Amino acid sequence: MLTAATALAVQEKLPKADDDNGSPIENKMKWQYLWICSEVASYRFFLLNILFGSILCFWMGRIVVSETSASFSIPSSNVQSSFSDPQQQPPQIVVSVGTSQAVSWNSSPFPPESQSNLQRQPQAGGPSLNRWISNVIVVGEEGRDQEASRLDDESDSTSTAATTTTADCLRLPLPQNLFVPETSFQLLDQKEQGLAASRIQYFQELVVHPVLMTMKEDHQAERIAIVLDDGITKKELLTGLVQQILNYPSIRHILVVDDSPKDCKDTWIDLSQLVVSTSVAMECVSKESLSSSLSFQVDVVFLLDDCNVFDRDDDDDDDDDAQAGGREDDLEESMRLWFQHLSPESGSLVTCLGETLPLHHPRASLHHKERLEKIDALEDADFQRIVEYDIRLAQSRYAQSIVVAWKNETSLAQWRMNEAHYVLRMHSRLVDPSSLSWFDSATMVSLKYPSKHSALRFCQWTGNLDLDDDLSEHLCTEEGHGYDPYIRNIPVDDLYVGKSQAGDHAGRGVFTKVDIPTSSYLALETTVHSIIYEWPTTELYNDMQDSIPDVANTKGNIIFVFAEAYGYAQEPWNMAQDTVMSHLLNFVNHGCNGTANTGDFTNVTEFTVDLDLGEIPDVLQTKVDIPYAPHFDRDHVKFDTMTRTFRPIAAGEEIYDNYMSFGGESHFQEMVETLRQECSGSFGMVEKYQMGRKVGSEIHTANASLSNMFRGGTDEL
Ligand SMILES: C[S@@+](CC[C@H](N)C(=O)[O-])C[C@H]1O[C@@H](n2cnc3c(N)ncnc32)[C@H](O)[C@@H]1O
Repeated sequence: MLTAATALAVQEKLPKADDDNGSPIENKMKWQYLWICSEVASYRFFLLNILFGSILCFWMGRIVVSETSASFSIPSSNVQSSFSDPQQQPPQIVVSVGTSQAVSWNSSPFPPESQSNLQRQPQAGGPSLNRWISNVIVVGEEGRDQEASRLDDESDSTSTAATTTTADCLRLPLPQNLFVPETSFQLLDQKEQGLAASRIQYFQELVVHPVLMTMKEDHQAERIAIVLDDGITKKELLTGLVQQILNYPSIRHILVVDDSPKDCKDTWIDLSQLVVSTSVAMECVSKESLSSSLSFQVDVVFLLDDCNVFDRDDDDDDDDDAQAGGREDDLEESMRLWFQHLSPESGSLVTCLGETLPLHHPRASLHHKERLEKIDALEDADFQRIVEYDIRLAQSRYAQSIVVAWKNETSLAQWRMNEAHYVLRMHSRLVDPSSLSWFDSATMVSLKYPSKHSALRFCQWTGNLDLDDDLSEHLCTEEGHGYDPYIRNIPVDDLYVGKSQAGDHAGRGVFTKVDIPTSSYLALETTVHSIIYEWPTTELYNDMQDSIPDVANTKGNIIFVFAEAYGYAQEPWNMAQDTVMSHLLNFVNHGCNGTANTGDFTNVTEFTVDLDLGEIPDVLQTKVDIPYAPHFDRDHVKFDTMTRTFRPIAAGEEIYDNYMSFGGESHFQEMVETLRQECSGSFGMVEKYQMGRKVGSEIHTANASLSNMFRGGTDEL
């Protein structure tokens, strides 16, 4: 089109065709001249376009990079950085590193928290999704070549495309498939190469995404550290890890930790082949230059120097076992070091635990001991929550265990959401979720709880130790293995609802038609259908009650009232969630003055418990406050939905529960104060609600002035 337009312009300057009055040869030459001119002109125009486009792109790129990197500190020596000249960070360059001077590292590769751009909110002028796509590109040579020809094609068809935006100039697709640099893989035949690449990609996806996708909403990962050992697959691993990590637009810094400055240089050259252009600071430091005195902070460290992605012979493991003793101190030191360099709110460490050997494997117990040593090291380093999951690499005999450890105790709740949450997270957080070949929300569901194998292994190990009662009783005794088939269940048909004998204002209560022995389950067949308001739902409605003044007058409020009046709070992952029974056990009242016969047995009552202590007694605690508790993690739903008697109950007697723990840890005091009132004869929440509805607005209003008994504000009941 452009050529035709230029030809027309030139044509206007030439004598018109009907002016042709020369010989046919002269006329033919005239037309040839015209087309040559037009070609030259269009070519010039085209070149000008390219020149103009390049200049514009260059300067726009400068702006983007200078905006996003304004707060980066200058990486110094011993650091291979993606910015070869730290003062001036040129945009859109093919990174060429490996030439930095060998001066000791005396400045932080990451800015201190205060001056960084790490508020984790998109900044004004910070990289947007489009800018991200345009500025963060990780492709291999193949990808680059393909892209170059695609760009060539585009510039042929639309000459102005290059001058519009940086995105247009530089948009490259995120890699759909793993690009494996030509290294050791060259030695493999084509089929093996394919298998190996796919296996590494599986590993990368299953290591990177679970932790990054479950970072807290307001603390998404910006700074990542990767530590690898010098195995044959290092380059492939690193390449793919970086690719997976760059799928998150929140990422600003990637720090690669290599064995030595020399390795760093080599690694960097490999990485630089892949990075065409980036607004992400990438740096490489040697292991030896890392120390706790350095002031840098990362959100996630992938400590993968102990991973065996390629199955080696068992013999190798025997060597490992022999060295196990010496490893302990190193392990602890390494965990402590990283703990210090992790950000307090979101900091997490991902590492490998080794193979998951069958429980009765000849080397199992030594192996388990080693694994638990690593977990102990994490606990000793003060990590608050630890989970473990197995990944199955094709052709490996056994699964590999991956461990995630969080600095903050509330982080685990993010790991335990429902599938819809995971899907949403993937779509809102990843630049291109479709680029993942293995990992998706359903995969995450399968990783949500630790494997039964890990719980059994843990108990097998702790069973041999002289542990305090809490651990062995709550985690590893028979109780912790699901509903016990040898415990009698009293079916719901043997129970009925009648007028409660707890007091004049206690409303309905539940009675038994039959004698019930101690330690029986009550109506298990109905309690398994409990309605669980998971923590995000509980958080949402608490927020609504805080932020919407009139929420109590909305119809939807009944959902909250239902949870508050009939539910009980649990905090298994340090976040409150409510459970409501879905059958007549809903109507079980509180046993005042220690008259409860089901639920939690306590020596203290609502009147004798010491509220000045300011904390919930251990026996009423609904969370297990130890960092690594695979057994409890697997069984919490059972604890949440089970009702058991702790006294014999005769036919015709009322069943009473112990409500003292129903407010959870956060509302323990409020709950006890409410019980004191109800056990002293005041109207309970349900009674007040019903009276309000029956007798009209006067009483409704009068009751509304009574104290707010439950959390979240239900004064109007
Ligand atoms: C889970 S419901 C129990 C069923 C309720 N009594 C009914 O009629 O629907 C909890 C409510 O029952 C009342 N309640 C429970 N135990 C009580 C007691 N010992 N004394 C007075 N009211 C009680 C309170 O109103 C409380 O909010």
